[in-house]
Amino acid sequence: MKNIVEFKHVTKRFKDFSLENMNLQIKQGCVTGFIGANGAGKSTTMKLMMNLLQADAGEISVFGLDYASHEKEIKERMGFVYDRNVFYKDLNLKDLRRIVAPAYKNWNDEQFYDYIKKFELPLNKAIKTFSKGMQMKTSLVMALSHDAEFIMMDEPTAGLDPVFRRELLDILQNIMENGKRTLFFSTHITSDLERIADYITFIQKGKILFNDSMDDVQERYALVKGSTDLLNRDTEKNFIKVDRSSTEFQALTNDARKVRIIFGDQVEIEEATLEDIMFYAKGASHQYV
Ligand SMILES: Nc1ncnc2c1ncn2[C@@H]1O[C@H](COP(=O)(O)OP(=O)(O)OP(=O)(O)O)[C@@H](O)[C@H]1O
Repeated sequence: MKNIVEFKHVTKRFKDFSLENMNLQIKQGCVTGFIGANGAGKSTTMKLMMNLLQADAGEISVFGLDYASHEKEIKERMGFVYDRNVFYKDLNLKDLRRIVAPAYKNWNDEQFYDYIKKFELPLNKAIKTFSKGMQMKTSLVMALSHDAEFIMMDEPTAGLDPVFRRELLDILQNIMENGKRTLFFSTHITSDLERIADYITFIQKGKILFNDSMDDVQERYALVKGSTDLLNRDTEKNFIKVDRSSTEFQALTNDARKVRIIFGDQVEIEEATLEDIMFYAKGASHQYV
């Protein structure tokens, strides 16, 4: 599988925060969800990916090209979906099309009108009057109409009602169907990712903790419950973090297979959700990857 985006040893330093030596690959044709706590570095990573920020060190390539010599081509082939009106305030969709279309070689009017119809968006109404969901759809229409191969979204489902959220996830799944398109989006709503993501990238304090397929994550991570008698310095090494009461413990492991071998049926093993993983990883006593 080809990588659409590749970060090699990328470093970006701010006064109180840094991404250090980041290596990251985003797989072509897949939906990758980008998760991490507030301030973990998701937006910074995405801005680097769009060349809105420049790295202090390392290499970033998109479609195998670097920004220094291929910025126009990269931007032509990617779309960033905003959840708010970044377009001039009094414009309607017809005006927006008139302004944006000439900027793209691949602009496809038929596609534009098809999606407007499909998303039930009004052509003649000022975009500033659109609801958040409609603005999200507008942004998505613009990306799809220039046939963006790589679509990036910063928290696209935040603040949307559950019905529209599900509708948007269906739309995203549908636009993936031809296998050529790649989708990368950050979110705090991890259940959305359990629904549609093929890969998960998890960032914590500026470091990528994992960038694995959803199947892999679900296979490796598990919640383990048992009696505290089972814990000692050696057995605890199998856990990322352990919560204990006087008699029982609950812990997260990233090696469910090994835990099964070690503890057998002395413990209960349950599937860990992405939320469990984020919660336990936050309190981890050691760097575990
Ligand atoms: N231009 C900047 N100058 C200085 N510090 C910055 C700048 N941009 C971001 N930061 C800092 O970098 C850290 C990471 O911010 P970032 O916006 O990437 O996090 P995030 O994971 O997207 O968070 P959230 O989920 O809250 O949106 C924060 O501590 C933020 O204050």
